Amino acid sequence: MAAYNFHRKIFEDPNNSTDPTDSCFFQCDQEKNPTGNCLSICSLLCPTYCNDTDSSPPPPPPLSHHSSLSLPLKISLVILILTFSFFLLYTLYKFYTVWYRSRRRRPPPPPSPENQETHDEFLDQDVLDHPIWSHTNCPLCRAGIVKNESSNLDDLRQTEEITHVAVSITDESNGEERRTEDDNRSSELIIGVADEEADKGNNEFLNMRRSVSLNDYAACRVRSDVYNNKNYYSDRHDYHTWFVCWCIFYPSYHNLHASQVLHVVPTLATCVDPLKMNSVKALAESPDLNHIPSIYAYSVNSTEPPASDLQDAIPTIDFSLLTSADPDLRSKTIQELDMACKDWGFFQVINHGVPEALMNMVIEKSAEFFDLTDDEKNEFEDKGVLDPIRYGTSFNTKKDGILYWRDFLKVIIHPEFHSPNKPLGFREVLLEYSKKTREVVKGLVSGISTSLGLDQAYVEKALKLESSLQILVVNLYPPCPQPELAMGLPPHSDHGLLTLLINNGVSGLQIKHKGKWVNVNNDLPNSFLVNTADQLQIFSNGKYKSVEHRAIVNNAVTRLSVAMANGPSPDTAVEPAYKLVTEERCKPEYHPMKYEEYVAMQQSNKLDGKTCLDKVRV
Ligand SMILES: O=C(O)CCC(=O)C(=O)O
Ligand SMILES: [Fe+2]
Repeated sequence: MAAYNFHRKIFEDPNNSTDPTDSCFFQCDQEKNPTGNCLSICSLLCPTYCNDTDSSPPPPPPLSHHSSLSLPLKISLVILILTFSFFLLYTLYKFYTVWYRSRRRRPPPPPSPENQETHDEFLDQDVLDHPIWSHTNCPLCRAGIVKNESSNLDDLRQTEEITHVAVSITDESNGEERRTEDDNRSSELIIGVADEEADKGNNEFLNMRRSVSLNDYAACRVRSDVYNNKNYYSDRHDYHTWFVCWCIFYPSYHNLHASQVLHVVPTLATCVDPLKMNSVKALAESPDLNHIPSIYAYSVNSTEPPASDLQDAIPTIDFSLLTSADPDLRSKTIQELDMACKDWGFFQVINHGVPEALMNMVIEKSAEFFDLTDDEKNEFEDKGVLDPIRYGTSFNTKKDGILYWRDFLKVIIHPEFHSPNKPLGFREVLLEYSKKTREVVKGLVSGISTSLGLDQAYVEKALKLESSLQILVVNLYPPCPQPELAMGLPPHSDHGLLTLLINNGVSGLQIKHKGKWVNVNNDLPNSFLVNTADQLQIFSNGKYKSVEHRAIVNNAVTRLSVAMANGPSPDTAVEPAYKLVTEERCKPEYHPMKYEEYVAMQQSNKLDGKTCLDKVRV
C-alpha cells in the first residue's frame, strides 16, 4: 500500500488528481508515456499499450532526520558496548586467576623418576609455577625454619648447625604476591644456601631464592604449623618428611645447574629432635647442644646501641618511711617515689615487711615446679589466656614467630586464689606471698595517689584494689649456648599498675632508661624491684609512664625471676583519673578499657614493646 501510494506520487497527474485510475490512464497515453512502461496495476487497465511492467526498484525513501540515531543515543550505545566488553573481560580475568590459583594450591604430584630434577631447562620458565622435583627424603627439622625479619644472613648462618641450607619464613612479600588468606603473614619461604666457600670465609650466604624450592602447599603447611599449631613439636612428623620431600635446593640464584643441587642435611642431627621439645629447659638440658635451633634466633634492632651498665643507682624507696607516722618523712619519701616513677619507672623497695624467708621460698618452690616431670607440668599446659594456671614456653607461641628462651608459669592468685598442687608446699607459699605483696602494693599505691595530687585512698578506691587482679609470673631462663643470639623476653611493658620482681640472684634484666638499654643488677638484698606498668600510665594520664624492659639470657646458669603483676580489679574500666583530668584541665589521653580485656589483649598478641598501650591511646 505504501509502495502504491509512493508510485502514485511520482506519476501523479499535474492536475493533482487523487484517483489512482487517473494516474493509470495517464500512463496508458502514448503521448504522455512514450516508453510504455507502466505500473503493473495499470497494465491491467490498458494491456495493449502497457507492454512492460515497471520493475525498476523504488527510489530510496526520502531522508528523514527521525530515522538516524541521535548523538546522545549513539554515546549511550558506545558506553553500553564498552561496559559490556569490560565486564566480559573482567569476568574472564577473574575466572582465570581463580583457576590459576587453585591450580597452584593443589598438592604436587608424588615424586616419580620422571619428575626427578635432571635438567636445567626450567631456568627460563616461571619458576614459581614449575613442578616441584622430589629429593631424598632426609629430614629437615624445625631448627631449619626461622622467621628472619632482619634478613641478616650472617646472623642466620651462625645459628645453623649445618652450612648447607637455611630456610626462613618471612613477613615480607617484597613485591611478590602474598598468598595467605587468614592473616597478614606471608606463606612465602625463602631458601638460603651457603656454598662450601662460605666456611672458608670467602663468601657470605649466596643469594636467597624465594618460594622456588617449596611449593605453595608446603609453604602453607609450614606457615600454619609454625604459627598456629600448638602441638607442633609433638605430632607433626608428617609435615617433617613432607616438607623435605618437596624440597630442592639451589646453590645459586644466577647460576642454576642441576649438578649443583645440594642435599638437605638435618639441622639438628647431633642434638635433639626439636619436634619433641615443649620447653626450652628440655632443650637446654639435651646433651651436646652447641647451637641454638634457629627458631630461637632473635634479631636485635641493629640501630640500637648495646646495653650498658647503669651510671646512676636505681632509686631506692624505703617502704617503712612511706608508711611512717612522721608526716615529714612520709612526704619526703613520696617525693622520691614521684621522681622514681617519673624519671625511671623503676625502683627498688626495701624494708617492705615481706619476710626474706618467704621470698626465698617463692624462688625455691618455683624452681621445684620446673623440675617436675613433663607429664606433671603438662597438666597445667597453657590452654588460653583466661586459664588461671598456665605453663608454657616463649610468650605466645601462636604469635611469637620466633621462640624466646624462656619457660613460664602464670597463676592468677587474686581476687580468686589458684595454685598448682605441686610441688609440695607451693600452694601455701603462694597464698602467703599474695597477701604480703598486696600490702606492699597498697602502701605504694597510696603514696603514688598522693604524689599525683590525689587523696591518699583515691587510686585504691577508683581501681577497686580490694579485688585487684594479681598474677604471679615465674620465668625460667635456662643456660643458652649462644646467648647473644637468643632473647629471654623481648622488650615490653607490663599490663598492670605495678610489678614486683624478685629473682634468684642471677642478673639478666634490662630496662630502657632515657632511650637506652641498661643492665639492672639486684644489689640490694631482700628488696623488690618495682616497675610502673600500663594501667598506671593510663590512670595518671601519662604523667607516669610504664617502663619498657626485657630479659636477656646467659650461657652459664639458670636464671629464675618471679614477677608479681598487680592491677586494678578485672572489671574496672580504667581511664585517666577524672579528678586529674578535670582539675588540670587536660584532655584524657586514653580510652577506657576494662582491665581484664586489656590483659587478654596483651596476652593474646605478640609481646611487642608498648603496642598494647597504643591501642587505647586517644
Ligand atoms: O625476668 C625478668 O627479669 C623480667 C620478667 C618480666 O618482665 C615479666 O615477667 O614481665
Ligand atoms: Fe615484664
